[in-house]
Amino acid sequence: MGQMQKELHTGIELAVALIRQGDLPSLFREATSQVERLFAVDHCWLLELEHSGRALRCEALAAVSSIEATFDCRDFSHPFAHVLQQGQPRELSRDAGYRLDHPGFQALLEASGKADALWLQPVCAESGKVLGILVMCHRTAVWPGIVSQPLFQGVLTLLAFQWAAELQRNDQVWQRRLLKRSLDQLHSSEAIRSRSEQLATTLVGGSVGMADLRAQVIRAAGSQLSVLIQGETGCGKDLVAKGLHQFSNRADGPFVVVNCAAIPDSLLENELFGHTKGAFSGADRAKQGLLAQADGGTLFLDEIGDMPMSLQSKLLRVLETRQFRPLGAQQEQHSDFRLVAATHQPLQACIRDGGFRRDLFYRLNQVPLTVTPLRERSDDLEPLCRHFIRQYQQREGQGPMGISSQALRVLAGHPFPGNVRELRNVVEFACLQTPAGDDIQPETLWLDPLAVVEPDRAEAGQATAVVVAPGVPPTRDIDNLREASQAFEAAVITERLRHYNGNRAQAAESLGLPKRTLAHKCQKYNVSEAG
Ligand SMILES: Nc1ncnc2c1ncn2[C@@H]1O[C@H](COP(=O)(O)OP(=O)(O)OP(=O)(O)O)[C@@H](O)[C@H]1O
Repeated sequence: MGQMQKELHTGIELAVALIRQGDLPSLFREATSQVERLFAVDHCWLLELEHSGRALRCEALAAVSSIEATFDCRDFSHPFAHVLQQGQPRELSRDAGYRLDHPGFQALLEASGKADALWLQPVCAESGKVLGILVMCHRTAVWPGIVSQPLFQGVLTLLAFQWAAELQRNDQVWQRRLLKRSLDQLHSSEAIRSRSEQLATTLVGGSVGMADLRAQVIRAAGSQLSVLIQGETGCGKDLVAKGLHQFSNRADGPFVVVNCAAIPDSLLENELFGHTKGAFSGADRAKQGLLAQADGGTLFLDEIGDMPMSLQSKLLRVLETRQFRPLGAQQEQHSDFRLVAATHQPLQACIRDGGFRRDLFYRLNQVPLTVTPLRERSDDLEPLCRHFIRQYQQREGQGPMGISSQALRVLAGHPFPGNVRELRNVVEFACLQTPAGDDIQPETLWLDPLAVVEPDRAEAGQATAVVVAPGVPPTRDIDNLREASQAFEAAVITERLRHYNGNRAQAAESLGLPKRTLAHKCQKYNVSEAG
């Protein structure tokens, strides 16, 4: 066999041997023994960068030494931290006085037969991600003759390729296990029921839809999957996100909220990723980003639909690896957070318009949760009103006792475009106007008259909800004409008194009523001068 043929044969043999290995430990064993044999090196080690990115670990060293063979990447008393930081190979020799005081490094030298010369070679995946370090030890410095050989470069490339593929396989297995664990947890229905009851004290509502949503929140909280909450503004998405955190096994960890719409695009990246000291002019201190702050807890990205495209791709990468690099940093950091995102925007439409990444949507939407608008769950109105009245009483020390059925009817006729937030404001304003111990009455309900007719429905040909005055149930919902007429009268009188600044004489005249009749009606409907 000629020399070239021999080399080719060796290369192929080597490649086949590396490809055959079915897991990382055997791949490392095969690669290090091949390097020792092919390049006549005394000893070769592989140090693996842990998933967290915080430490390098050498299993082969741990097996032959009593020492914990882990090297902290931030500890610069061993040379591996420098290699990781610079991303370049490094040569060391005993003469050049390499540091001997790190116990793990000492153990490695000891186990290498007190080598005089070392070559530290970072091993990187195709993506540039550092996987670990190949360490070659020898009596003398023979490195230029080795590392310049195409065969050495070939071994490195193949090793990195197999290594990265194995990590990816492990990640997929891990994801499948995670999914299975999450699904197993779904089955403990009793636990779900009692937790749902607890959640009902904050996520209030008596409708079937709300009970169903609470159960979904509890189930989702038991998994590590990403959750996307969709729903109109003010309908309770924030409360759902808090529930997901509170009932998860991360409840003791941080709950970090980022409102993507409230932070200018130019600052959002810095807020999320943080920066090192001196990363840009004016960065006189390092700043920890919100991704890092969420480590061990939940990251809630509110209004995710407003995130700029450039940041969406960076976020996608973080979600895939849980690794990120603060601005100006040499090394990636790891953060173990659970992601919850929310939006009031129809993301599917944003994807069609090119404003939102489809791949990110699928990453976020592992568990989709939808909060329906308040107008579609009228059974929630009464419990919500009583909840807000209770909150008012607790805060102010006094307040109304409850809410009359007439007032509830009035509320049922309002479409609440601002959803529960609008209802809370209406009830709180009514509390202020109602004497302590009384029930809230219709005339204290300050509803937005612009929202009275439901234009969307009207345009869609479903105009069954005609509301004749603020505070009066829509015609569709009237089942007691006398009560509806009284509510109408009360609404007209309230409005007219407001118009004449509480002057009953003028109001009565404008309505063609004797003053005494108006006074009587005001008393009957509990309408005050203030209107
Ligand atoms: N089911 C509910 N029970 C009790 N309070 C609720 C409920 N839903 C909403 N609220 C209250 O209504 C207000 C608005 O809710 P929240 O902030 O969760 O809505 P949102 O959907 O996140 O709004 P936005 O889209 O504006 O971010 C808050 O005061 C919240 O406490």
